[in-house]
Amino acid sequence: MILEKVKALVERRRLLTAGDRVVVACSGGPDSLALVHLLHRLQPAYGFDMVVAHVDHMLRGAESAREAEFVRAFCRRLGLDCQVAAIDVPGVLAERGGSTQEVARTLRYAFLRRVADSLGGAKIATGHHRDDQAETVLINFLRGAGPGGLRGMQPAAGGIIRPLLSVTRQEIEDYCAAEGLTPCLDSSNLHTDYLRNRVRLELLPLLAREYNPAIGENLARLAEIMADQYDFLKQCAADVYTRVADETEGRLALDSAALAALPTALRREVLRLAIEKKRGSLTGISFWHVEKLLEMALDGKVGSLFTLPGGLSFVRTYDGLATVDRAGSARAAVGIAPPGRALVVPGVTEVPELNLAVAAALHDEIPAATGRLTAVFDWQALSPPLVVRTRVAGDRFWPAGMQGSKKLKEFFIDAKVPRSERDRVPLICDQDGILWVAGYRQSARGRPDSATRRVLELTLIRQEEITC
Ligand SMILES: Nc1ncnc2c1ncn2[C@@H]1O[C@H](COP(=O)(O)OP(=O)(O)OP(=O)(O)O)[C@@H](O)[C@H]1O
Repeated sequence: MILEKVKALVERRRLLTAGDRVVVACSGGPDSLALVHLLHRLQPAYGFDMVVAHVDHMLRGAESAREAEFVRAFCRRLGLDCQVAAIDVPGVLAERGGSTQEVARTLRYAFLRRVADSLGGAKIATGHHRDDQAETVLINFLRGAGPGGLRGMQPAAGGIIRPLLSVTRQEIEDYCAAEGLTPCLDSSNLHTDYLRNRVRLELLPLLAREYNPAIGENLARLAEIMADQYDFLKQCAADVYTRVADETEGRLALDSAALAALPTALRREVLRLAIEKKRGSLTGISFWHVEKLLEMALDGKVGSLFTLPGGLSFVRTYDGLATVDRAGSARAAVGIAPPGRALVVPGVTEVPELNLAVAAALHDEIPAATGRLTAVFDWQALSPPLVVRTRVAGDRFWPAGMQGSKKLKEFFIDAKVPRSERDRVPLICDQDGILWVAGYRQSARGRPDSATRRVLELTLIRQEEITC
């Protein structure tokens, strides 16, 4: 029965195929003894190679050394290779501190990965079972996990396979008894932390006794359902990602309108994906961080800034969000980040960051054209205050004379503005966006026409002209 269950999971999740190499992690407890024994039985049918690996954490003196010897002898009887490492966990703890379980666990997995690597990228098999899964889901739930945490452990993830994940602790114990396997019982409890112990010994029995005897099964099923839904959502997020996000020159821009068009679950996942791509991982990113960014993308004030743990910052642009990474802030230091410097109208605003000044004058009629450094606007069609700033990722505008809006980056490319200059081009904006890429092109928006009664004339004055 247990063998059938293991086979079913192996096949359903394609855990093992012919030619695979597997490092079976064996503590000497019932779960891992059953795992070694069962995989050994499956080996001929599936055609994989297996090696057993055991870690003596040196935490219980002679007893743990005996355990290592026990695992060796067990493997010898089955004709299996066994690699044992004695790892000085107490020594590492004395030197670096930390929790015993965490340190033991990190060193244990490091050893298992070394063995797997030495076999040319073998899979690591562990003896996690259905009751471990139920505990994990419940613990994650208590800690406030979202769909990712409610998936519990995966049958196959990160180079680790868990062939016993659909088998209960009781079934494993029955199997050990039936096959005459005599586990070292201590080892199985060695790593159990305080919370897990309480969930195992108090909470789950209470829930089973007083609420639902099928709680373990239900939690394990929830994990499977959540895992499938999570995968689906991730796939959807990856599919729509390029509709929302645009990364160029190391800066990531997210488009608010495209984000708003998605269902909420997908908005969150797209944001998580963007953060993961930019930061390399989601460690330390909570539900709250994602919500905060989402709120900023949908309703935030232009120029507002939010920094995630680890230092990645997002600024609210006119169209959405843009990252301000280290390179970006270096650039912003030579330019002017949103919200920008307010223009005095009428009057002269000095802009020392760009070595220039902007002169603003109001007229009753359109003055004669005076060249590239001057632009005129219908003052009553604008949304003051006007500001001057430099570009951020995601900037768009509608160049006068063209059919529609365009990414500023593309405009710069088409207008052959050298890359080194782009962060120093003054952008004159009102609260609805860019009005003038000063010195290059005015926006189609805000231009005066025959109905205009008040005309704003802006003139760029280069620093040399101010000083001489
Ligand atoms: N000393 C050990 N040597 C080799 N493998 C081990 C050892 N201890 C545990 N394992 C492997 O890890 C599996 C899980 O063990 P356990 O539940 O005790 O670990 P844990 O500390 O909870 O950490 P995790 O569950 O993340 O592995 C076991 O079934 C076994 O495959």
